[in-house]
Amino acid sequence: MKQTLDWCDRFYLIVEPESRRLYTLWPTQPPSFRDILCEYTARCREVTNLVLENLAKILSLHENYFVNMLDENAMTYARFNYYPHCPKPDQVFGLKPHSDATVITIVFIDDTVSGLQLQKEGVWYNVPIIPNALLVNMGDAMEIRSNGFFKSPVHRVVTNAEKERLSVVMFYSMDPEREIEPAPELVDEKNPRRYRTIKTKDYITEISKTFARGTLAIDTVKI
Ligand SMILES: O=C(O)CCC(=O)C(=O)O
Ligand SMILES: [Fe+2]
Repeated sequence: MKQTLDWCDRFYLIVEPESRRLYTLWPTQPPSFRDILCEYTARCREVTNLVLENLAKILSLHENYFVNMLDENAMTYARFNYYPHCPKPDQVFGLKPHSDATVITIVFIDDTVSGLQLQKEGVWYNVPIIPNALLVNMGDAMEIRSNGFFKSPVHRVVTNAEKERLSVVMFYSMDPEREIEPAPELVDEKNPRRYRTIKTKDYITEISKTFARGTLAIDTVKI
């Protein structure tokens, strides 16, 4: 299949569960990298749990309803995105339009160079630069679990002719063997089920296929 690659170098590490960390693959420079990433992982986990607890409350679900999607086999990936400056910014994306397969994603965006855009009702909006702010995005697993109440936003990164850009993204993903489906509590006659059941690992395969094709994985599970 013909596909246009993105103007981006990416590097990711599994950070949770802790037993899955392969420290031998972690960069040794700068020497503080390992401790900082471990601490960042622990802090982001607090943010994630807080956000998930409050999202459950909005839907009158038990506080741990969404937190429980991330059990002891759930995978958290830390992804480091590097977008070099690009001589032909009108011809290539830093990252093609997509939504994340995750339950939730926490993005630490570059505090000097913009590039991330979100799509709402067909219009693209720049995500503003707010130094030290974290961007919390819902992922497709949350859209499915909430039966469409929460939407996983389509987003992309545009390239920049002059400046390079960096981001660090924490992807909170379910146990690959677990199935995702709408919460039965959110399905009734007025709100029919909007997504079919799918195993997390099959959904992730779907994401890779649709990303290359330029379509959206979530559309393949809509009823
Ligand atoms: O670089 C960014 O700001 C966002 C990256 C992103 O959307 C992703 O890695 O899935
Ligand atoms: Fe993304």
